[in-house]
Order: sequence, then structure tokens, then C-alpha cells
Amino acid sequence: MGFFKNLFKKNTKKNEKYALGLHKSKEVLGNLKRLIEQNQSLGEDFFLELEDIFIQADLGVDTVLYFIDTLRRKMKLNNVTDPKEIEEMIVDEMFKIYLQDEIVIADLDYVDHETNIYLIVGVNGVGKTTSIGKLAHQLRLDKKKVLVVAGDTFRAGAIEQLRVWAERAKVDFFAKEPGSDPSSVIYDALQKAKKEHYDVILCDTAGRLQNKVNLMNELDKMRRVIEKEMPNGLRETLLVIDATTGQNGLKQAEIFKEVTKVTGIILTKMDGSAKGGIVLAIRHLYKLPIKYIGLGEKIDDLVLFDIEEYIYGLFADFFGAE
Ligand SMILES: Nc1nc2c(ncn2[C@@H]2O[C@H](COP(=O)(O)OP(=O)(O)OP(=O)(O)O)[C@@H](O)[C@H]2O)c(=O)[nH]1
Repeated sequence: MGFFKNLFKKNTKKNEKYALGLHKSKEVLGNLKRLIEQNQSLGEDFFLELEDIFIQADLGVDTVLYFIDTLRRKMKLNNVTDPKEIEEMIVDEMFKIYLQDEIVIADLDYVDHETNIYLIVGVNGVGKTTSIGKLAHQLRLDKKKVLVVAGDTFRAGAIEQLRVWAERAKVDFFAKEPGSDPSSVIYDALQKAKKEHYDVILCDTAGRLQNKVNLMNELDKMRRVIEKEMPNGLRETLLVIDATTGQNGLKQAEIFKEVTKVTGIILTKMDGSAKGGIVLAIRHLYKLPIKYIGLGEKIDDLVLFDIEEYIYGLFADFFGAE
């Protein structure tokens, strides 16, 4: 329904970070242009190659099959025989898979003059600490009073690493000794927030999936403490996923959705990944919105997700030259 035309005709300034950060995914999707240019007809071979490119971009098998099936149906319906026309269909369909006829809001749920609590969940090593630091930095620049809370008490190293990021972001930090009960950490942090009127609490959590029941209990207990101390204060539970892990990341989304009420995704390391299609797979399979994407290791390398910027960043070099 004209997403393609709007995207490439609109004369708005695009965010260069997207295009730069998505360079690896762009290389894979650049093959689409070659495929389209080299094929005279839309036969079986064309679709097999198209499938292959989508799989390489890590859309995931289910989403790829759905995507290809939809394209085939629409082409039949509209009597499309020229591969050139399919560029537009691919871009439009990407928008549709992401939007699912909804208004998808990337901005964090935030209420003025209240303490807004965000729980950050995800397995170790995906970039949780870094993302909390980057987010704290952005919120502080946005004039919010931010408290970073070390809710992953399992490793002393994790607490220290988070402290370093909080310092870097120039926001306050709250931790108890390693081994403390995470729900007692959040309880004490909430008492501090009540006295000192924080706008935002960013709380790290443990990410050990080896014991799903323990993790579920731990996160449940933290939620109950929040519910009791600051009813409705918990605005979001954000799951951090490392884009370079592709299908593994999708599996993590599935498991975390089972153990807690995830409201959105922070997708890290997009700059080092050719698997940009994971954005669509996460929406298609789990209906979760992407809130932020990580496009580098520096403190300002986290950007609010924008599906237009994202698709433009992926395709402008190939499809935008009209
Ligand atoms: N290129 C790139 N690297 C990132 C991004 N986000 C995080 N990283 C790197 O990923 C590595 C792991 O990040 P951490 O934030 O320590 O991950 P974590 O999930 O907190 O890991 P644990 O502390 O082990 O639980 C670090 O080297 C980060 O610099 C990103 O968006 N892009």
C-alpha cells in the first residue's frame, strides 16, 4: 500500500547511523538487487534464491516461508511477471510484517512526575550492561533523574561493570553485596527512589536460563515487590537480544516470553550482524516491538527503533536510486 513509494520519494533527512550500522545486513540484502536484475522471469529458481537471501538475513524459516508465500500470492493476484516490480512488493511486505496493522510504538512507556521502572532481562553476554548504560545516558540527556540498579547479584564482576557504565552515563547507581536477594535489592532501591524522587529506575536482572524455574521465580518476586511498593510503576520489561546470534536470539525471545511479561526488545550488535532480518522474525513470531537497536559499542550507539529508518537503511543503496 505504497510504503515503498513514500519511503524513497520522501525528501526527509535520514539517520546516517542506521545506514552505517546496518552495513553487514546491507551486503546480504544487496544480493536482492542482483537477483532481480539478473532474472527475466519470476520462476521457481527466482523464488528459491529469494528464499536463500532471506534465510541468510536471518528472517527465520517460518517468517521466510510466510513472506515468500505472501509474495507469490500477491504476484498472482496482481498479474506481476516482471522481477522489477517485486522490489516494491518486498519493501511493502516488510512493512506489513512489522506493523501487522497496528501502530507500533518504540518510545518507552513513560509517565511524567512518577518513578518509571524498567526491568532489563536477557542472557549473559548479549549486551545488557552496555545497553543499560547507553539508555541511562540518553535519559539523563533528556533531563531525567536516573537510578541504575544492580539486580543481577550473582557475579561481583557484573555489579562492578554496571557501576562503571552508570558512572560513564553520569547517573546514580545502587547495588548491594554480591549474593543478595535481587528482590531485596529492588526493594531498597525503591525506598531510595521514593525519598529522592527518581524519574527512572533501570534495573539489571540475572540471565541464567539454565534453570528456567529459578529465573521465573526471581523475576516474579521482583515484580511482586515493585507492585507492592509502587503499583503500576513497572512500565516495561525489556529483553536484550544479541542480533549476531540469529536463531538463538529467537529462541531466547520464546523462553523469556514464557518466564516473564516482556514488553519490548533491545536488539544489540546490529552493526556486527548480517542478520538484520531478525527484526521481522521477532515481530512475526512473538508480536514483540523492537524498542531500541544497538549500533556500536560507544555510549551514544543506541537508537530508538524506527521501521522506516531501518528499511531505508537496508535498501536505499539498491532501490532508492530513482
Ligand atoms: N558492536 C557492538 N557491540 C556491543 C553492542 N552492545 C554491546 N556490545 C558489546 O558486547 C559485549 C558484551 O556486552 P555486556 O554489556 O557486557 O553484556 P552483558 O549482557 O551485560 O554481559 P554479562 O555482564 O556477562 O551479563 C561488550 O564487549 C560490549 O561492548 C552493540 O550494539 N554493538
